[in-house]
Amino acid sequence: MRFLTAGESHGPQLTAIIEGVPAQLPLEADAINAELARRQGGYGRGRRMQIEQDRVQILSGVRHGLTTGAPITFVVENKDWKNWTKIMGAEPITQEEEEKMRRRLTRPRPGHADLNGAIKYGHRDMRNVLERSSARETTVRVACGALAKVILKELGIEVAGHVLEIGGIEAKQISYDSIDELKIKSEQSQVRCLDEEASTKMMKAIDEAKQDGDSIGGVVEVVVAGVPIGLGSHVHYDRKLDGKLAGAVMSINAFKGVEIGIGFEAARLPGSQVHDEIQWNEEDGYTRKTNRLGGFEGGMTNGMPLVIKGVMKPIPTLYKPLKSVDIDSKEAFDAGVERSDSCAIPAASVVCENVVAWEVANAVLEMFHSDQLPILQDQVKRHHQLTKEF
Ligand SMILES: Cc1cc2nc3c(=O)[nH]c(=O)nc-3n(C[C@H](O)[C@H](O)[C@H](O)COP(=O)(O)O)c2cc1C
Ligand SMILES: C=C(O[C@@H]1CC(C(=O)O)=C[C@@H](OP(=O)(O)O)[C@H]1O)C(=O)O
Repeated sequence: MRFLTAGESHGPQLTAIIEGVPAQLPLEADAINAELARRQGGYGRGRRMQIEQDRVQILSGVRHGLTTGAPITFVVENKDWKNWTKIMGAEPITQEEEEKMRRRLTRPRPGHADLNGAIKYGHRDMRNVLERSSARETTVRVACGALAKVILKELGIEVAGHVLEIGGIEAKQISYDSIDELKIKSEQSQVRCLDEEASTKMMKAIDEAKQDGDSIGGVVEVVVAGVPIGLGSHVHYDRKLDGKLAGAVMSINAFKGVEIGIGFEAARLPGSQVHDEIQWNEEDGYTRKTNRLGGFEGGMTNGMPLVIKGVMKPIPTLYKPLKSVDIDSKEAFDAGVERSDSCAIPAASVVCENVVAWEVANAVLEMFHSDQLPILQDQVKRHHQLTKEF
């Protein structure tokens, strides 16, 4: 599968066109909307989320609730668009209005795409950069991930995520027996954290940062269960699934680090405490006694749950701005301030889940039949059986 997204943060809509989705897949807008609603939530989101109520329109590739195999089009309207038609250039604007709205952005925010994008594309108004670099784009990326989750669910593969850390406060009491429990428990916390005590502290830290005009970062974790053995491949660098996943997670706005399994901790431990011992029984086939390597060996899945962590830096727009330079006068100024989230880690955990789901679904469709769901389901089932007996 592949997809393209288009659309500005304050334009009329966001669009995704997805190609290569198997036919005969039951697909309803509700499944996509549920993920979109999750992405909008979480403690620390800004006022924009009170304006938007993201809903997908499925405009092609589905008839009578089933995919046809043709490209699928998703559209999500920006409710905020009606407030931005003049600034976005869709309606004439008077000189007076232009000055009042401070239409041209000339003071780049450190940590955002403003200055690099303006230099690269020759924009004297950095709004032309901001509009597309905004994480509003993750709305349709999540919609694509939600579609991937629908495919995975049909194959018995489940994806869930949660928050491990915000502003230096780490979740300590993390316990769940199944992926369903992980899903339920993370939804119970406003910061999607399984440790109740840490959740409270995290919310306090978000409030404090907001009061100080500052922002804080964090760590999210995504788990994928029910994965067939052998997704990805060891035979060529660009077929290694852990590599693809790392790239995909790193491409999420503001993500600065990725770990698979114990990740960086592996540098500090001896091999005997890093590698997972192999075992076999009739019911489960080959499994590992531990899962420190997060379900990957040789760029391929080993059948254990995939465990992927992502680090998100603090949001760059600061209400107490850092110093910057005005690109007109070249004088030192405070960076521009835009309406902003104060912390988007909980929302980013949902984005991360969906980005991971997309990569895993794609790896499944590369390995097995991808034209129609019933054959795909048969093949995956047979593969599970064969690997058990191998
Ligand atoms: C869900 C989500 C919401 C975000 N909200 C904001 C925001 O309100 N303000 C902001 O400055 N950055 C926000 N960001 C981060 C910026 O989009 C990001 O830092 C920017 O695109 C620059 O890219 P980079 O940080 O990856 O270099 C958000 C990121 C995510 C994932
Ligand atoms: C709109 C979304 O996130 C936005 C991401 C974002 C940024 O700079 O990345 C800036 C803010 O948008 P606005 O400038 O309209 O207040 C966020 O709310 C969204 O996630 O749907």
